[in-house]
Amino acid sequence: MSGDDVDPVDWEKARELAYAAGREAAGATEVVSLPDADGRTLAEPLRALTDLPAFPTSSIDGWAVRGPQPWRPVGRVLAGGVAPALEADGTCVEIATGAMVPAGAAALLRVEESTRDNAGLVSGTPRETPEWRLPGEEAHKDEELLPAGTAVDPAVIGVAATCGYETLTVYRRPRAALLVFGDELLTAGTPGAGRVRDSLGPQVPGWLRRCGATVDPAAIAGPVQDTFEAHLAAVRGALATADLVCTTGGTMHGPVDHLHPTLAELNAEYVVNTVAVRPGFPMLLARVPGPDGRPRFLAGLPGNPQSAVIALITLVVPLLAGLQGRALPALTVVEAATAVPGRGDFTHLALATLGHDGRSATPAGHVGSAMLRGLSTSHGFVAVRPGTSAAAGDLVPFLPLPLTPGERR
Ligand SMILES: Nc1nc2c(c(=O)[nH]1)N[C@H]1C(S)=C(S)[C@@H](COP(=O)(O)OP(=O)(O)OC[C@H]3O[C@@H](n4cnc5c(N)ncnc54)[C@H](O)[C@@H]3O)O[C@H]1N2
Ligand code: MOO
Repeated sequence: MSGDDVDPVDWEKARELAYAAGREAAGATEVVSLPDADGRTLAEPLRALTDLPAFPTSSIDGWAVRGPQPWRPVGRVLAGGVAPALEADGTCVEIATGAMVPAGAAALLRVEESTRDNAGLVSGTPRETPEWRLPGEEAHKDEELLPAGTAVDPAVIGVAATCGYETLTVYRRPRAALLVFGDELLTAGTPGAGRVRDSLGPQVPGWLRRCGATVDPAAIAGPVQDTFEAHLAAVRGALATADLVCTTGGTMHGPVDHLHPTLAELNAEYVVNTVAVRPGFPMLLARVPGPDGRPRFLAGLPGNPQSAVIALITLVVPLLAGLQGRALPALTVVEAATAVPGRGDFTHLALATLGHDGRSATPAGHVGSAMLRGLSTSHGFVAVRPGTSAAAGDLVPFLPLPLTPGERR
């Protein structure tokens, strides 16, 4: 296998290939408690286990009445209790919000809309609209409420609890590892004298975690020495436990770029080998047979820091979505606030900030592929497709960074 002289894959095609590779390798599931399911993905549809509500439920504090008024109170039912049936006309029971409506009740009367006479008899006019919820009003037993592939968030956990689940079957979180290549990299101190700070080791794990992967601190290594032997040993070691190994740097064919020879040695198969996108062109995704037969993945992120992030959102975000049984994150459409040039046969990913309504994108400054300054204030990338350019006011596809709500106002 050689990385030389390959045709770069169209950028949108690359996203689809990465996603399909993840989907194909998805499947490992586990059963977790409801609180632990936050952030995971449903591996099975969520179905109602009973009718919801499961019993006729009072929505008010007041009286459950039978027959014509006045009504003689014969008991009381609180939430959590089961009332005996109202057997006789002219009787009522005091009822609390959330309590089960007794059989035989014809109407519910709000306490503040009722009166009691000296003998304790209750009178009043029940409202026309029913004051209780009928079984099955929210869902019928066995009805599918959410499909497999749904991202589990606090509201989903709430619905599952309402249904009566204690656990959920979810996709296992993909385990990711990170190997940073580059002898020129410093892990502490200020840059100078030919050395730069490693800006990917500290940031890539955060992006991976935002995409649902776990990254054990012990699975982050580097700078790995710029020799073929060191690369091979590091990648082999990382693949022993990780579903996805991300590497940074060394994707080209310079004198100390050992990634492609390492992949060849491991019998890896390219899913994507270079992408027709600027920046980020030398990115790659490879499938490596695991010792247990399950495929593992290696994402080669280019060394230029912004290019590495572009490779992450182009290949790694779709791959992780596929591995977790989720949908491929969709591009949105925004209006370009100013012109964005094209890049010939390549897709141009231009860093941009979104307006407050999320509808328009303004290209950012400091966007060189070696820079991160523009990235640190942008919301994502405008995609200018091959052979096109965008004029101010044009509608253009937009790929958001996998930020958590509240990050970047
Ligand atoms: N002859 C050619 N040379 C280059 C081409 C080309 O087409 N022909 N493409 C350039 C492009 S585009 C990119 S992107 C880089 C990608 O190369 P590598 O993935 O092999 O990356 P390196 O050479 O290892 O590093 C490139 C650059 O990035 C800096 N770097 C690397 N890792 C980090 C890190 N963790 N933190 C901060 N900075 C990092 C590194 O010092 C280099 O300056 O190739 C171009 N060359
Ligand atoms: O494409 Mo490189 O990835 O421009 O920086």
